[in-house]
Amino acid sequence: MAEQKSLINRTIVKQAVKDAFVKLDPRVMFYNPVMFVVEIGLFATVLLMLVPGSLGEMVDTWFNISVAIILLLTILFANFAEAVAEGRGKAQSDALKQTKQDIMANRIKENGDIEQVSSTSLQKGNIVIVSQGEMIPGDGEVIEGLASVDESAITGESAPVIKESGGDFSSVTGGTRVVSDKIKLTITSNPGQSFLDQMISLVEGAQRQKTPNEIALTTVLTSLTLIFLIVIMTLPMFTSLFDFAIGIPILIALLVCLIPTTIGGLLSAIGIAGMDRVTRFNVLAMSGKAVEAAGDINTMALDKTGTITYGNRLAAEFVPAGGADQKELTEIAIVTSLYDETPEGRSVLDLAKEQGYTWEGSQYEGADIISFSAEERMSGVDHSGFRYRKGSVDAISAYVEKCDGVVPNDLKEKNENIAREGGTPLAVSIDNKILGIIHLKDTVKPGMKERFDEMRKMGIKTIMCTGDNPLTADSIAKEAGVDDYIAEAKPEDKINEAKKEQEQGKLVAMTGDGTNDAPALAQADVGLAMNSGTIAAKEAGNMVDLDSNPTKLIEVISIGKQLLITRGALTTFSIANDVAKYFAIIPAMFMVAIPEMDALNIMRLDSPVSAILSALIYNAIVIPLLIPIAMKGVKYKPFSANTLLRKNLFVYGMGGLITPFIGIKVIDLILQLFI
Ligand SMILES: Nc1ncnc2c1ncn2[C@@H]1O[C@H](COP(=O)(O)OP(=O)(O)OP(=O)(O)O)[C@@H](O)[C@H]1O
Ligand SMILES: [K+]
Ligand SMILES: [Mg+2]
Repeated sequence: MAEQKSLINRTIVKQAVKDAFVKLDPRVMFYNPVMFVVEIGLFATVLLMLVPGSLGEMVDTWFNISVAIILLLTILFANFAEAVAEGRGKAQSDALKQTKQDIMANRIKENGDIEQVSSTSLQKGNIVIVSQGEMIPGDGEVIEGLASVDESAITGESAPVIKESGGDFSSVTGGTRVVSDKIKLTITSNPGQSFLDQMISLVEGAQRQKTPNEIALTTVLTSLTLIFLIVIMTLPMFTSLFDFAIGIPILIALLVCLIPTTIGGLLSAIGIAGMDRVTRFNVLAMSGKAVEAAGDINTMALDKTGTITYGNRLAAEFVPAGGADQKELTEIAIVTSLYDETPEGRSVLDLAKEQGYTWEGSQYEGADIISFSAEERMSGVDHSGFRYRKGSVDAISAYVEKCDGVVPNDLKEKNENIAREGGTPLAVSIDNKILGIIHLKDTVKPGMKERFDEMRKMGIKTIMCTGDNPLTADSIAKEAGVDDYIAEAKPEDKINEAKKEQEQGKLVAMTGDGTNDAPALAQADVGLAMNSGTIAAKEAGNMVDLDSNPTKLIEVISIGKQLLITRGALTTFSIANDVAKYFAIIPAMFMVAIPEMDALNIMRLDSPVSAILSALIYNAIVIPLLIPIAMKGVKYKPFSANTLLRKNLFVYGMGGLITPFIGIKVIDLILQLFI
């Protein structure tokens, strides 16, 4: 699905033409009030065509038929726009459905035996084993082992990614393939509710609901339509004062010209196309509302490890402190990591092994395991009365002091040296004695600075929220170029940061990958979870980036802004158009009855009939002409919102005022050749 298909292709157009007719069903049209009024107008003119005189006085049959045809086309054009936008999603979903074939799964029974079952019968909580070359039968969380997984079926990225238990890289997606090694996983979704199922219904638009902005705009458009309806209905009373009558088809044509059909016809296409653009960037947005919110984001909070950095914080060095020697420190560090399932913990063992250390794991069997938690920032074991710990220097210092120990004098300096380089220092202790520090290194992903500069230009403040210490945070913040940071952040600090900004009336985006990011991802207006991250993070957010690239939010924000601008621009254009049409046709219409009106007939249209038909035809064809803009969106460049608004008001407002005069005049000239 990463492959970029052309905007509109022949299959989509063919299907859309069919759908345009299917959508004529009044039960469907009802949800688009502006176009529904046009459809009622169509029914009335058809009735007049079949039973002339049924709605009062007789009218010119040819004029009546022309109006009916143009009205039908107007509705079909609008339906076509929506169908084209939907069609692009359907094409994607077909590709996804192919991925979602029935796979055989190796399920582990309670007695430990392995049974072969169909992937469709897997339930939440089942445990399966997937080996090299096999497809992963469902969404799950790795509970044992490490494997490289080819996720190209959903991400389009061909390089395999490492999935392992513990840590923030533990979630796998059904339909992807294990390319090396073997993993055991717990299934995390019931049949029909998998990530792939969700993706399919998303791109198909099955879940599409109108966003709050769309509902608000629809209400405005409906009110406008009502106002014009009243104006048009009172028109006959007014004209009777001048002793001339206007036929029903003329009134209908007038009404359709004046109500905001352009934006009414394109509104839903704009929304669908916006969602579709997001999907094309490999981001799954669970709601259109989230995409719209992205367009107005003021603040972006980011997790550090795994988001700004690659997220493999690996042990690089053991640095003794307080008179301890290297060997002593390393041996205790090993014990603290024997049962630590996080990538950090495993990297400690790897480094020790590299340095020639060997150990007998069985020696510590039955130890009490203290698993790492973001809350405590510590991990380790209790064994034979000894308490082995490693963790953030802060947490370990506090822990040791609580046990009446003292923090060595040289710890601070060594800690600062590592932190200033952007490394993460982990203090190692046994009981109340600190032996030194493990230096964990991570790398900032390339290109961050430029991307954050871009955000600044968009007027967005970036805040890094990390569980790491302030010095490390400061160093990474400088390297990555974020505006601000909060360090030693616990999960509740991350969520509070989001709340704090929201209380100031700001819209907040958050990106993260860890379980500790989940609360903040849920709180934020836009929560972009990394696909590489944990299930909890993915469920909490309202968007998932399949490529696990946090700066993707820039694209999402651009698309969101583009969506809002496109809708604004076409609304401006549509309403300006209607105003202009008013001045084009009213004088022409009254010309016959009130010769003085001739002075106002600046367009010198041929006749009242041709004036009205020209306006109506213009009104219809402007819809398909604007489909490309609705689909592609108005170009967005990082300007301030005010500059953009002014520019757009000018371009689309003035454009909307001027084009009808030209368009209607041209059509009028052409019509003269025929009538
Ligand atoms: N396996 C571990 N054992 C002990 N302490 C750890 C371990 N992993 C991390 N820590 C310590 O806990 C702190 C918080 O880690 P955590 O992964 O929760 O950070 P975070 O809040 O996700 O922030 P970020 O991901 O931005 O660094 C780390 O800075 C480190 O000092
Ligand atoms: K109109
Ligand atoms: Mg994290």
